[in-house]
Amino acid sequence: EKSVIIVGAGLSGFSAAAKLMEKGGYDITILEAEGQIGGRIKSISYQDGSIDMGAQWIHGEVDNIIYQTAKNFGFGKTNFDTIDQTFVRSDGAALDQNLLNKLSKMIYEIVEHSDSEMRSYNGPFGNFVWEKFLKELNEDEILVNTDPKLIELFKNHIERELIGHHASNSWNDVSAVLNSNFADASGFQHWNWKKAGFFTYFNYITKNGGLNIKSKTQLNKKVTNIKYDLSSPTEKVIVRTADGKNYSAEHVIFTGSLGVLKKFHSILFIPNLPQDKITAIEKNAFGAIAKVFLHFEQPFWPNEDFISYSFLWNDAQRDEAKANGREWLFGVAAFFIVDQYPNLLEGFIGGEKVKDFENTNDEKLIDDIMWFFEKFLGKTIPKPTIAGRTKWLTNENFLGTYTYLSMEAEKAKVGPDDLEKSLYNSDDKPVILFAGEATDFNYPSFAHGAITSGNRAADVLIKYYDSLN
Ligand SMILES: Cc1cc2nc3c(=O)[nH]c(=O)nc-3n(C[C@H](O)[C@H](O)[C@H](O)COP(=O)(O)OP(=O)(O)OC[C@H]3O[C@@H](n4cnc5c(N)ncnc54)[C@H](O)[C@@H]3O)c2cc1C
Repeated sequence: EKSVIIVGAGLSGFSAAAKLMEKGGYDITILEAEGQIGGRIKSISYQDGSIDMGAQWIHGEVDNIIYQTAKNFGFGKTNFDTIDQTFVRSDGAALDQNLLNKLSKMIYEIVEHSDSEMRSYNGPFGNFVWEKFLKELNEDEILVNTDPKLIELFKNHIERELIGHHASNSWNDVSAVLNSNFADASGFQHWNWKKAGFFTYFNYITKNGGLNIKSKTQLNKKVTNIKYDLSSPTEKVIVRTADGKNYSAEHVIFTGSLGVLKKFHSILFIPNLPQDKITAIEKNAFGAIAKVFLHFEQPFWPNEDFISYSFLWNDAQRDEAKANGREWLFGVAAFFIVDQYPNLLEGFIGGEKVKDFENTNDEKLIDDIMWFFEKFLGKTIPKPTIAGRTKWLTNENFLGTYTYLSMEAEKAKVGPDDLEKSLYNSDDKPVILFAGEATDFNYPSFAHGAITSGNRAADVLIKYYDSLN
């Protein structure tokens, strides 16, 4: 049997393991730093089901491996909608909802249908979107008269929202050109697993446990270094874990996040990785978003048609929040309802404020949230309990949430393919392989990208051994 160590028990690691186990002839060991499998798929229990701390939606249908293969595993459409929102302002002032929803619609039309224009745009995504938006606004006989102050507040909101989608710190960190090259899988963008949670997909990968990948997995095994020798055709790779144990194998598939690679590559790999790989690690971008799920005994939001609150900040409340150490609230993109749970609101936080959010303790978090809603709604809301909150950025096994297509990567001419490249020994044998969402050629950042990256790493090994026969 050919020995393979897979570092990481997330979607990519499990997908690679499944493919190799189905092929047969591989001795697989999965080493996982956390105390559970799943990685950035983390469905925690809530009421009679679960909520997702990591991936939540299946984005797209055509060419989405999850949509295409796991239809029988019970996912369905959600009402999630980024356009039909309820806008509120920090001084509680009334807003023209129709107007603001029109502006949102214009922005999303631009974001979703400008690939060919973006491809030839020289500059960042944010500038592209805003320039095109202003041009369209000025060409519209009615919208051109919109109060410029409102446009300014709307700009701040929409940037926060798009930062949340990309997990960047600014919409101008994102490359327009790269963004247009990596299209979303087409079709409906917000399928989810309802109460079962995204973890359901692990049942699909393991064929409902029939493929016993769990038995190959060792938890709480943080890999501290990976020693390899590409000059030798026979030398095995030695993988050391934090508890001082050594494991050896002919091949290692590394699936830790790009955040982990950025911080630890120079300690993890002995010898250091080749310079082109290091450049790809440094120049490709990895960002963070955060979520908080709030349970309310009584919903306080308006009615059945309500989908989300979006927030326009005035200077006075901004200053007040600053003075009271509530700056993380500036990162709140929106609070959404969760279809299947009538008492739940889900908040999304993006950009630089994610770190402050993660470092705020539960008690203060609730206090800040109540202040926030009181300002924006002009009334006191009932005290919520926290049903779940994320800390992906400060967790050393992730150090963020997902990749984005950055200006830095555009300038350095690097992409997921540079992260993916395997290291071969003198006999052309793939020794160190890389998988994980950031390495996927077509759908970096997405759960379906993570899966296809794991499959691809397994294919590299399968093809190599096929070629020997
Ligand atoms: C908040 C959030 C929301 C998201 N929303 C969506 C969504 O709605 N739809 C979507 O398609 N995608 C979404 N994603 C992205 C999706 O979750 C990821 O693309 C996917 O889960 C990544 O899988 P992976 O196998 O590449 O990495 P991971 O899941 O990170 O797996 C890697 C594993 O390696 C382990 N590891 C790291 N370092 C070491 C080490 N030194 N030793 C041993 N083990 C180590 C980690 O603990 C982890 O378990 C979201 C992600 C987050 C965090």
